[in-house]
Amino acid sequence: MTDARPIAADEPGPGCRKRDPILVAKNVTRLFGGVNAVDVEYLEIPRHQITALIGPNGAGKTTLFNLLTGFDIPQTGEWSFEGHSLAGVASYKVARMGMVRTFQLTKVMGKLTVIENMRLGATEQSGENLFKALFKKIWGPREQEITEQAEDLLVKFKLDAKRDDYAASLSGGQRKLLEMARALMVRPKLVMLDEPMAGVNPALTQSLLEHVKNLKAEGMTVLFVEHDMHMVRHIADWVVVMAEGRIVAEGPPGVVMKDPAVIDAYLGAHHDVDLGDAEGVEALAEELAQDAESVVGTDDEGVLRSHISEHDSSRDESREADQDPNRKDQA
Ligand SMILES: Nc1ncnc2c1ncn2[C@@H]1O[C@H](COP(=O)(O)OP(=O)(O)OP(=O)(O)O)[C@@H](O)[C@H]1O
Repeated sequence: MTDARPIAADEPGPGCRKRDPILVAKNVTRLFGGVNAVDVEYLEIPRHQITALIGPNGAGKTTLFNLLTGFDIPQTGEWSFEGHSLAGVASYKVARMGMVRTFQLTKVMGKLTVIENMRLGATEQSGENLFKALFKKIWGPREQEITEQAEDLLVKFKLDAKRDDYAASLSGGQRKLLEMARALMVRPKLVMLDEPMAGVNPALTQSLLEHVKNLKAEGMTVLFVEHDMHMVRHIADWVVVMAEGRIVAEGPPGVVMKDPAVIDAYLGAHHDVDLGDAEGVEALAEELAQDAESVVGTDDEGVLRSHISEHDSSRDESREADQDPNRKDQA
């Protein structure tokens, strides 16, 4: 499904109107103590497109995901999906309406098998009961249909060979795939992925990218949070940038990632660096390390280090996760 028409209905920029929005948020705020974690004046997510939500650590991306999907409650604001208001709607009902999400740390159930996790996806998100979900005799006629749908998805995500393995035995990357596959059990219209690449072994990176692109090819809308700028540049049609709770930039990836205000939000200083170019960012780090006035290489280096090391550390983490399949925080 290729649509070459512009995504924005007016000039691209923070809060700009889209030609065909699927999700609209207005004045959504969330305070933690004195910290304004989210302060989004206006945001529209374009239908049938892949939108990346980026921003430095602590910008409010995950909190915004939590608010929009009913996992947290804002102090103010209204937001709607397909024209239906979602304020006060429970997370499982949001999923039933066709808006699903995955988590930074996967929430697959380690002590259930892969197929049980999938079947649970159909019920958990539709508000049915866990007991019924696991005991098919009681569950009745829909069981067969759900199992077939789950098995089709497992084949698509190349997890069919793991069908009867405990989810705890999967690698970090496979758990990400399982979580994504499980989210699709409700046949969603909007899929929200929180850091799909974090903790994923490089061997699975390409496969994950393809799966995200396939979601769009199958008619779904994707909104994902990601620190991996290569992924953003590679697959996003539209990029929204958050910093300190606000939307500070929006536009096509090629434009946004060269925007000095965006680079400033990440690096804390104006530099002529393209955030989609890891070599450029690394070269900048080296240049700054030689500079006596620079904080790079000290405890105060802040966002630059987090941006550069994000990718490396997530890879290290994934290697660990892949070597230690029973790691608790992934289960
Ligand atoms: N439950 C909470 N209690 C208190 N403060 C919170 C809570 N959740 C988030 N925050 C704060 O809200 C701000 C936004 O956090 P959030 O996790 O949404 O950022 P993020 O952009 O997703 O960051 P990252 O990229 O590191 O995941 C941060 O200052 C964070 O410390």
